[in-house]
Amino acid sequence: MCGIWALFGSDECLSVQVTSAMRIAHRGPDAFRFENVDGFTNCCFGFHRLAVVDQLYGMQPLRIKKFPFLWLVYNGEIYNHLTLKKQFDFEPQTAVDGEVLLHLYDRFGIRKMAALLDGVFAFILLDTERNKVFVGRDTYGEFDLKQNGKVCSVQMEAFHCCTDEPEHAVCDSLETLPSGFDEETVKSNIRTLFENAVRKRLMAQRRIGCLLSGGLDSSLVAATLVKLAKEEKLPYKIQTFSIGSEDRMYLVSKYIREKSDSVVIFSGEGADDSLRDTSTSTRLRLPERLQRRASV
Ligand SMILES: NC(=O)C[C@H](N)C(=O)O
Repeated sequence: MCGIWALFGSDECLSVQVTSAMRIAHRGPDAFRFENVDGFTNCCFGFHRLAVVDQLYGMQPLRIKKFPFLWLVYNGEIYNHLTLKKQFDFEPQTAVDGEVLLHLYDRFGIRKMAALLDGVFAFILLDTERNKVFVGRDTYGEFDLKQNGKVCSVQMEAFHCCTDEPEHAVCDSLETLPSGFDEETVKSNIRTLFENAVRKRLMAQRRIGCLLSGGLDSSLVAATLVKLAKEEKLPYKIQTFSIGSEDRMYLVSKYIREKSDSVVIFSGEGADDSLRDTSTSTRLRLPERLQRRASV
């Protein structure tokens, strides 16, 4: 989780505006930066970082030599960044996951860029060559963006909606269902999607832990996580966290922050909603939704 903030063309003094960016400081404990966009009046980015990938060179606004006209702030993880870099032969200048957005945008434009991303994310991308600002988020809006009409004049685009299959979905190869209901194929497809959903989240370079309520969702996530962590030879044991009390999430996150070194926390949160929402999802689409909801 990071805090991202941007200001485009406000008349209010920058030092006043920047104080509003400090309200999201809790989202990024590792570092923060404010940067003016040179040559543009009152155009500024603010960023609070929780470093998950490439701690050294992943600071934002992300800018690279090859595209000096692009400025990017984003929150989240792009699970398929390595696959995309390889697939399109990009030459990355950092190891941070979000750099792939800059290469994809330059090569394919904003719509295809967004459609190719597999992850949970929200981003603000400024193109000073074309004088354009793009604000976007992942298909399911895992990481939302808020706009304050006073300071932000850009429109948020829905790049693709839940009923469109994003282009990266082809990466998970599943058995096709024969006509009629084949329970074994359905079960094995769910297992594949579920395991892949957990596996791709292991890209975090910080210590991973897991919330464990003892219910079905979090137990499944924890069991799969422990199994895959062994397979991937993560150099530490997975810590799990449970608590019974009111306002549970707050207490758990405070405890984790103060008493443990786990930084990236898995949970089964959202699985119920995904499974119950059968009105908008077909039976085949369900595992894919479940997959995304096994969230970091
Ligand atoms: N943490 C984030 O939201 C951004 C990026 N994935 C990083 O590791 O810095």
